[in-house]
Amino acid sequence: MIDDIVVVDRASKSFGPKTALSDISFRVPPGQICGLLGPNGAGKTTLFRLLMGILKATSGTLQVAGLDAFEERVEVKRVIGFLPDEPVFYSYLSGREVLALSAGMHGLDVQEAMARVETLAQRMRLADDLDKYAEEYSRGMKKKLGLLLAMLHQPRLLVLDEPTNGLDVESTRLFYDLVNEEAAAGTTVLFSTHLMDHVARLCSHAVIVNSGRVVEQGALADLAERHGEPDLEALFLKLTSRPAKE
Ligand SMILES: Nc1ncnc2c1ncn2[C@@H]1O[C@H](COP(=O)(O)OP(=O)(O)OP(=O)(O)O)[C@@H](O)[C@H]1O
Repeated sequence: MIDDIVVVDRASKSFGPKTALSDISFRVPPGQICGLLGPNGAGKTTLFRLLMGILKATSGTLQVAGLDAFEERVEVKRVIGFLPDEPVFYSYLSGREVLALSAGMHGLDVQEAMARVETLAQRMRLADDLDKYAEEYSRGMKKKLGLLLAMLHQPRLLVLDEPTNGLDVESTRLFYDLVNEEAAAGTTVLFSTHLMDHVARLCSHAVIVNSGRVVEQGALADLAERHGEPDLEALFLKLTSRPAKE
């Protein structure tokens, strides 16, 4: 359908002789929380970088809100809020300055955006640290700042690469509350994780990738059952396990 927020159609990406993604297709409709699952090296980060227009597909197409992810990458960045797996910040800026700079770059009313983000920072227990240099943040604090940056311009699509990696138990809970609220308000969420129980808790749909290919996708409610497996973890292991090399 034309109004799906994410439309990936037969996309492949190679780095020299290495094929990272091979002929993958899937769609994410508006308001859906979709989990992208796959073992290490499956191609999840590569897919996110293609969606952000950081990389160009070797073949096939990726569209975000009807825009070509690579050709229209400037416009695409207005639609997507992206949280990388390892967010990196300017060493000489505080968390607050990082956010204000980004608000300016997005052409937002900086005061208004900062007031909105302050509320989010308080919820994520980062407000007291916003005046410290972002480079001195712990891994979890960097992830929280990255999340605030991703949400700053109120994007239609949140693309989150292992968002709870490094978050403590309380922050993880707060993060999921936030994502649920965003989705209820119409934001589409595509996120990768290795935590099957989190997928089961948060997502309605999942796409499973293995060795650069989509091996299964669909509504969580019937994915495992379709394969005669008791739960998502059992299905994931069945679809992605590789025999150990001698
Ligand atoms: N710039 C690059 N040059 C060469 N190979 C790359 C490059 N980026 C990724 N790859 C390869 O592409 C494959 C997919 O990597 P990718 O980072 O997308 O996996 P991932 O699913 O995000 O893994 P993880 O769960 O470990 O983060 C891997 O084999 C990786 O080595």
